[in-house]
Amino acid sequence: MKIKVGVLGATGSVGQRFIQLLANHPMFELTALAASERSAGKKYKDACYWFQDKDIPENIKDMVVIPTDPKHKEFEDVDIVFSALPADLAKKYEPEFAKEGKLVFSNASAYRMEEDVPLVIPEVNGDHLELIEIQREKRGWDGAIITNPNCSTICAVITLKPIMDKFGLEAVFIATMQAVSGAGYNGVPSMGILDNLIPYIKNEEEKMQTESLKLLGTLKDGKVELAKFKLSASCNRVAVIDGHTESIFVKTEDGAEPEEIKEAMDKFDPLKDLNLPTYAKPIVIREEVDRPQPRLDRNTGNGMSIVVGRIRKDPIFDVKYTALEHNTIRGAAGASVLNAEYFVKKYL
Ligand SMILES: NC(=O)C1=CN([C@@H]2O[C@H](COP(=O)(O)OP(=O)(O)OC[C@H]3O[C@@H](n4cnc5c(N)ncnc54)[C@H](OP(=O)(O)O)[C@@H]3O)[C@@H](O)[C@H]2O)C=CC1
Ligand SMILES: N[C@@H](CC(=O)OP(=O)(O)O)C(=O)O
Repeated sequence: MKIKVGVLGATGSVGQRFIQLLANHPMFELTALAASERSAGKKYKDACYWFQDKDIPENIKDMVVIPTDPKHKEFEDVDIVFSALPADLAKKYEPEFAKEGKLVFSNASAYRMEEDVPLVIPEVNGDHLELIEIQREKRGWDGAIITNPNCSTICAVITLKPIMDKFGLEAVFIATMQAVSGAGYNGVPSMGILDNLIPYIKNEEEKMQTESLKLLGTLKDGKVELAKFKLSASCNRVAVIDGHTESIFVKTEDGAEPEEIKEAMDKFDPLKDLNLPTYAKPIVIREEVDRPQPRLDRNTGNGMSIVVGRIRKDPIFDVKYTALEHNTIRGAAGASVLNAEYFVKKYL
């Protein structure tokens, strides 16, 4: 039998990606779509300005949007909610759902860095899900909040994990070129971004610099010991619709060569035997001199693979490369859905 699930913030940029991933999911049945009071009571197709290149799934378009209220009758038999709420609203609503016994798989940044909240990429630190028990005990909840990282952080950390495991990490520098969909539909005005680049994304560098160390840290005695390498990020918004690109510079403890790093990344496929529906090979390597590119490569692995190219020697660090991620799939909704699939397979 499928597990009943709901989406909070179902009409937004990330909410629409959740709809696409969950409408016909083999493990989950999408039965509750919640948004603001402005949308509640309307059919999804009327409440939502749908801007994906495939139409709203047939089985979803006439569903009626409900308010974001964990006591609403449509949430009664829902076990998992996926949250695509803006962070300030996530701060208020996610605990209310956890208190009602729901497992909240959240995209929002509100709780990511709290000590008892798992911040998870299943291929990197699935074991951190064990924090759920500590969270429930501490907060007295029957449910729990499980978060996935910031989109730019996910892209970098997936590529850093196989390097860290094999060669150790000493220092990392990342320059991002982030798509406009990362800021939501109304996020960046077209007059601001066309023919332009904006060298600032509020709080993004701080999130990359803190979340990465938690993700690559070690769970010991119920606490995450942060990873110890140095990381610096510089974040930019570019005129691309979907697909964050990152230039990543890495100094390893062992002085690894580009060919060794390429081999470690290519072999990295830790969950392939779990048969998770949303899983794809985490890193796909392109050999062409001018790849990855957002328009050509963002849908690799149904938007779930990080595409890496231009792995080469660096005169200051050891190695540098370019990585690309579909920011609203692997970097957002797909990350939450994969977390939930992994949790169900490993723990339920
Ligand atoms: N876009 C991205 O690439 C990424 C986004 N995220 C995070 O995901 C979250 C969602 O982002 P995004 O989809 O871009 O945001 P959007 O602005 O596109 O969507 C916001 C959603 O929240 C709902 N909402 C707004 N106000 C309320 C309210 N008062 N009560 C209940 N629901 C409300 C909206 O419903 P309504 O239509 O009714 O107003 C809408 O469904 C954010 O926390 C963001 O930081 C994370 C990673 C990447
Ligand atoms: N800040 C990211 C998207 C985002 O919303 O990130 P976070 O989930 O950390 O708030 C971007 O603009 O591309």
